[in-house]
Formats: sequence, C-alpha cells, structure tokens
Amino acid sequence: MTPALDLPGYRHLYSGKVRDLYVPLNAAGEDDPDRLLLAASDRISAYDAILDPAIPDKGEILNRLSLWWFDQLADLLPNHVLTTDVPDAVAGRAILVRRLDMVPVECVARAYLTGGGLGEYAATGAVSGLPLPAGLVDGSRLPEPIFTPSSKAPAGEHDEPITYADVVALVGPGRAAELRELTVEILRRGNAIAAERGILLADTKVEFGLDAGGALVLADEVLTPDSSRFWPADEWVPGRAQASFDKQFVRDWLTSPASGWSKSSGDAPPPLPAEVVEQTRARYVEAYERLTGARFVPLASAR
Ligand SMILES: Nc1ncnc(-c2cnn(Cc3cccc(F)c3)c2)c1Cl
Repeated sequence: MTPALDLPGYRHLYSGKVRDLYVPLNAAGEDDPDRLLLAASDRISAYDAILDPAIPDKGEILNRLSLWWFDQLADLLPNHVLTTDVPDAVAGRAILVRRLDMVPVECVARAYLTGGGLGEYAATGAVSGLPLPAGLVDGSRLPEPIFTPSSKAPAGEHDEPITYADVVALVGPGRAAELRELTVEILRRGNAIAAERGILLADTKVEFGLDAGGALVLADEVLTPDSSRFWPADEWVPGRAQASFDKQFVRDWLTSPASGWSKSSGDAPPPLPAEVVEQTRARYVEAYERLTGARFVPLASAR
C-alpha cells in the first residue's frame, strides 16, 4: 500500500484501508492534544483488498458526503467536525476534528439483512444476540432497523459481533441505550432521505466519542459508501445478492473472465481497467449528487 502522504506540520498516526489519521503538531513539534486530521483517500477496497489504481476524487466525494450527513444530523447530536480548512495536499478530502475519547464499540445498524449479519442469522436465527423473524433471506428488509454492535478488532482483523449485554458491560446501561437509539435513528433518517433519491442504505457503521464533558459526539465518517452498504433501490430483489450502488462495476469486472483473477485464488486482485475506474468514479459522483441535490465540483479545479 502506498505510504500515507507526508503532511508538513502534521504527524501521521494511523492508516485504515481507505483513510489516514494525522495529528497537528504545535510550534515545538509536539502533538496537538485536542485535534486530529481525518483524511479520506482515493483508495478503494473490495474483497478485503485495496485495489489498484485509486479512484480519482473518491476521497473528496465521500468526505463532502459525510460532511453533508453531519449537517443533516446536527439536530440529533453534536459531531466532531471543527473545520475543512486543511493543507492544500488534502484539500477537499480531509477535515480537522475534535479529539474524543472513542467509545470502544463498532456501532452498526441494519435496515436490511445481508453479509455477515445474514450469515449469523442463518446459523443462529439471531444477529448480535437479537432473535429475528424466521424466513428472512439475503436482502430482506427488517421490520425496523436493528442495532448489531461489533467489537473493535485489532487492525486487519474482522470485527466480532457482540451482544447488547456486552455493550452494557462495556459502557453501562444508560450509555448503551443511547448508542443503540442514536445508531438506529441515524440509519432510519439516512434511509428516509436516501430512499426518496433511489438509494437504499442496507446497513451502516458509526463511531462515537465522548468529549471532555462526557457528552456523546458523532465521530469518524457518517453514511458514506465506505461505512455503509449503498444499494440502487430500483434493483432491490430480496433472495439474492443485491447490486452495490458504487462497487458493482468493480465486482463484475474482477469476477469476470476478463480479469483473469479468481477471488478464491488468494492472489491480489489485478489492476482495474481505466473504464471501470471511470464508471466507479461516476457512481460516487451520482450518489453524492442524488443525496445532496448539489453538483460535485472538485475543489482542486475550483481553486
Ligand atoms: N474525533 C476523533 N477523536 C479520536 N479518535 C478518532 C479516531 C481514531 N481512529 N478513528 C478511525 C480511523 C482510523 C483510521 C483512519 C482514520 F482516518 C480514522 C477515529 C476520532 Cl475520529
């Protein structure tokens, strides 16, 4: 993986698959205790691999979408965003945020059953310890969105489902109830807006932190195609794998004979053809423009 960008005045802390975390340095070169810089890269991940090449503008599109959702949710709870005034090298695709005491729970809500949740349901009739009605299939819409938390696995490992009781043990009953209510409400509101615009949000993962006063703050990114499954509403057919709004071109090419690759090979996926890169970029632009009602104009070109 290409090493994270060197940002003068910042120290690189950590890189996830598609995002990089930095801390601002003060004049003495020490870490700022109160702020972080969250940069969304143009990297795209599929089949648990980081694909080649990056998708131009993906980081900026998803960062701008996340900022738009933070605004839509600002009446529900505060968020960690401080400013979009960031170095030119990451202009448009990074934000300075308040450093929080992060809640040690991956807060996942599901409005539709698929992926790991479907697997758990098939094996146990429940997801994260929550029994579900019988007869659900891949893509079934759930009667109400459900809270299906996971543990925060070490880097590179998969998060493990945990039960609501585990969350209570971790953060106490009051905070656990707050996390569940807020996570479910964020997905519910997301779907209320997205469904009108032809996109179904099957599930989402949000992260919360506590500020110095102990108040719960929405952190990380919110309701992006990296933190949530985006499905085209007009292609939804329960009982089969649903099309991904943003990653279907990638999946179709990688699993076609044209790629010469097989996901069971264990080999790294081959580089994506320019056509697939451009089609994928167009899907991110379309998701942004449908949801926000605004045109996506890359900041770099607008400067
Ligand atoms: N406001 C905050 N305060 C304290 N910590 C965080 C925090 C730490 N890790 N992550 C997730 C992550 C991992 C890799 C790259 C990323 F850009 C983001 C978020 C935040 Cl957002």
